[in-house]
Amino acid sequence: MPDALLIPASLHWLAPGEPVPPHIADWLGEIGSMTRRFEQHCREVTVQPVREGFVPRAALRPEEADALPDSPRYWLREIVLLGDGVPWLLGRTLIPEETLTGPDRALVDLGTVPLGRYLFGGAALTRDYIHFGLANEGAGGEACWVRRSRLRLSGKPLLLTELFLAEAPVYGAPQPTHQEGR
Ligand SMILES: C=C(O[C@@H]1C=C(C(=O)O)C=C[C@H]1O)C(=O)O
Repeated sequence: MPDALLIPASLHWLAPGEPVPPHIADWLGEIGSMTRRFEQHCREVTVQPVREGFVPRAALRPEEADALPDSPRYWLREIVLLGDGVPWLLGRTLIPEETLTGPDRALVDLGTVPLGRYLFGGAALTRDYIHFGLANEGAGGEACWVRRSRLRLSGKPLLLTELFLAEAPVYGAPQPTHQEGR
């Protein structure tokens, strides 16, 4: 599994009040579907699963285990999301087995369907928090912004980490915050 397609374990999570550029905060603070937002910046968003399968609690990173209840096993989904074939985002989702009940069992069969299509397709989704972070700081390459959300489907938790790759529109020129000439 090429590590370049996996979100690194060593991430710097920002403390409350640490400065975030406004344009970045606008993107990372998105409470709607990131898939839908990306679709406004390309013709087609596609998802390539990199790894999917059940893992034990021991496979969770410490801060992931802190964010999720004990469970016999968790569904792990790691993906690359592309805009018009350009990698824009790495996604890592962990779903406790107890969340996979009723229709939500469909979460293990998503394959190339973007997770957001499922999550934002119903009315049962809530978001506990969004944390902002940085990956690969000072490693010679540009740092990438990361966000981690704990989401709930009918109150049942799942954890989603999204790393925004260098080509993502997140880093594009700031969008005008007002209509010029009005
Ligand atoms: C959660 C969403 O789905 C996107 C797609 C993902 C996937 O298919 O695993 C993961 C992260 C998201 O960027 C969303 O659209 O907000």
